[in-house]
Amino acid sequence: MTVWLESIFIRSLAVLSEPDPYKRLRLSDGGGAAQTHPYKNMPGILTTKDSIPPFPTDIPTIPLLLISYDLLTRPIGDPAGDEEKKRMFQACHELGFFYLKDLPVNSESMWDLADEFFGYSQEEKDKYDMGATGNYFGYKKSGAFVIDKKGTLDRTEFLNISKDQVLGVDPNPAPQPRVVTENPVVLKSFMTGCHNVVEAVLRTLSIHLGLNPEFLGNLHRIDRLGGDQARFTRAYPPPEGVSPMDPNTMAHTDYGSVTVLFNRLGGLQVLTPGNKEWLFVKPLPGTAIINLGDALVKMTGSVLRSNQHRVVTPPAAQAQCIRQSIVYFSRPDNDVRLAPIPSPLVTQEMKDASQNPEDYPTSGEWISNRVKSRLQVNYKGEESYTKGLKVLGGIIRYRMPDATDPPLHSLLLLGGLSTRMRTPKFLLQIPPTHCPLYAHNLGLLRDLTGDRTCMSLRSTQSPFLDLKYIDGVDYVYDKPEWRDIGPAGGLLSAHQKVPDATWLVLAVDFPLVAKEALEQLVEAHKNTKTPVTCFYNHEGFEEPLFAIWTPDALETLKANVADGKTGPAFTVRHLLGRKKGQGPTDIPGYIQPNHKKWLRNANTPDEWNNVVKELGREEETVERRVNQDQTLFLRTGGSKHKDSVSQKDVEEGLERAIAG
Ligand SMILES: O=C(O)CCC(=O)C(=O)O
Ligand SMILES: [Fe+2]
Repeated sequence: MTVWLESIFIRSLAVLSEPDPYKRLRLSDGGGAAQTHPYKNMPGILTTKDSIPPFPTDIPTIPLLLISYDLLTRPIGDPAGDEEKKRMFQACHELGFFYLKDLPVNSESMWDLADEFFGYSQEEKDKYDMGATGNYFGYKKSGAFVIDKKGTLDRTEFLNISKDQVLGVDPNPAPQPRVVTENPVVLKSFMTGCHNVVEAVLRTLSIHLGLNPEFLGNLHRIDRLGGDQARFTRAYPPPEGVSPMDPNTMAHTDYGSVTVLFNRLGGLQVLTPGNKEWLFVKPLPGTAIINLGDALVKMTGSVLRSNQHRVVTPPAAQAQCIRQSIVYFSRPDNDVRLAPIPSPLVTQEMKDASQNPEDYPTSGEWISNRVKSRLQVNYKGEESYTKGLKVLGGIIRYRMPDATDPPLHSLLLLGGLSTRMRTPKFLLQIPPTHCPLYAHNLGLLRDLTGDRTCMSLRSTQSPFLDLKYIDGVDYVYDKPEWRDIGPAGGLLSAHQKVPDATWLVLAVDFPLVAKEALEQLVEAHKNTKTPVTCFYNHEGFEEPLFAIWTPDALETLKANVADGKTGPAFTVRHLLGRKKGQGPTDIPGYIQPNHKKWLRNANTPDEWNNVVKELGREEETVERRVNQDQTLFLRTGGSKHKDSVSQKDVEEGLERAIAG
């Protein structure tokens, strides 16, 4: 072993065997690192505004939008201001992170307060420990949080200072460290400045969510009890054996609404939504980094995004520095329930969610639970950690409705011969209106797609249709080349008729389908942008005949049909990349219906009777229906008494019926 290797080896051993992490850090300091900070025995370099080593120019960073507070706060109608608001909303929808300049906040003195606080003895700081009950104000020492399911400890200490404490809103103030009691002016100025930023952001969001401009701001009142807080954070360079890319803080989304973050050193990383790469956020002097938290995600059904981020050792020359940050976290007032807000953009899924406010946690409960789940003292192994850690943001994401989306067409498939039902399904009468099933489903489609509504049928079916139901509805017969391939023939014939159209396809035999089902599908399609968007049933099977098919998807279907793969389900799986044996959950394009009944099929008289019962009209059975109206029954000479009829019987029956 060379002398060089040996000395490193011996030093590492000494480092690793030292139980105190702070001493370990000092040992690992190698004796060479500058100790320019005023506090004794502290590893790493304490920087000031003017002594920050440069952020490297050769590493990839995330190109956040730079938004101007001045422009943002111009009155509605000011062209530059309106444009800035639009850019900010887009950033909040797509990433949930942006830079903000022209700030109305003085953060300079806060860095000095942070230096002062972290310079206190450990014993002094521990007096203000935030405890384990879900309280989120006070001091958290390094290692009090668990950052992954294995139980790894975090490496950041912080002090959270309550807005309500500083501004005198809290009727029961808690004891505070000297740095807080002695600096009310600095803290008040910082907090009110940051709250102004939060209000400007919330106002812009409210406007773009189609709400009263003050809607969200009214849920975040500076004079109401809430979880708003200023935070000083500090992390030391990593001890030996810890890689600079091992996070100091866990990958997380913020809990609250709007976070105003001041960084001088690098280290903050954001997980990019598309390619899931961690990219550094480069600190820009004179700006704050603004990011959204989960409360806004919950209240908007993910129209707004809270993106995952984490903190690692600052890059390159900054790695030896003590990393501090100054933050202001805003949350909805404690008594606000995190229920969907009445914005037209809030997704249908959220609108279908419970209307009872009691079903949603209050902001206060939500934050408290999230904090508890992160504490090391509450860590009970991998499984419970993962369960307790319901990270909401950054997972679900919806695309905004796009004004340039071409209008949707819809196609009702009247279906083939319903041999097992003994009467054509499309003619079954649906209580309570007793209109035939095709008319009922056509009505739902027409409400959605107007004169872009079409039926796929056979010529033998048309005489049974009642003009009053189909007036103005287009129709398409299967092209000869696709006549015998089942429903794919209907889809391809419609595609050939209007090649540019995206079709919402619905088979006639979903008797319990509702308007909300179509809306859920449309909304999902707008957001996933997959070539086909398809419900799956409770057994996990796709329903390709209750789906949205784009022209591209129909071209693929055409090619597959030419290849002998005539089942539309095959093409759906092919297009959405569903492998054999794989469940549909989490595959974009596969949609679980909000109500199971929407996908109920009826293939036999018994199944139909059950549907009828479900609709509350027990007497409206198939037998009665059949006996009542012989023109709708397949007059097959005695087949009434059989359990089933052959395909030939049905064809003949239909022909006889048409003939008179
Ligand atoms: O220190 C930073 O740059 C970010 C800290 C952070 O993400 C947080 O405290 O939530
Ligand atoms: Fe954060």
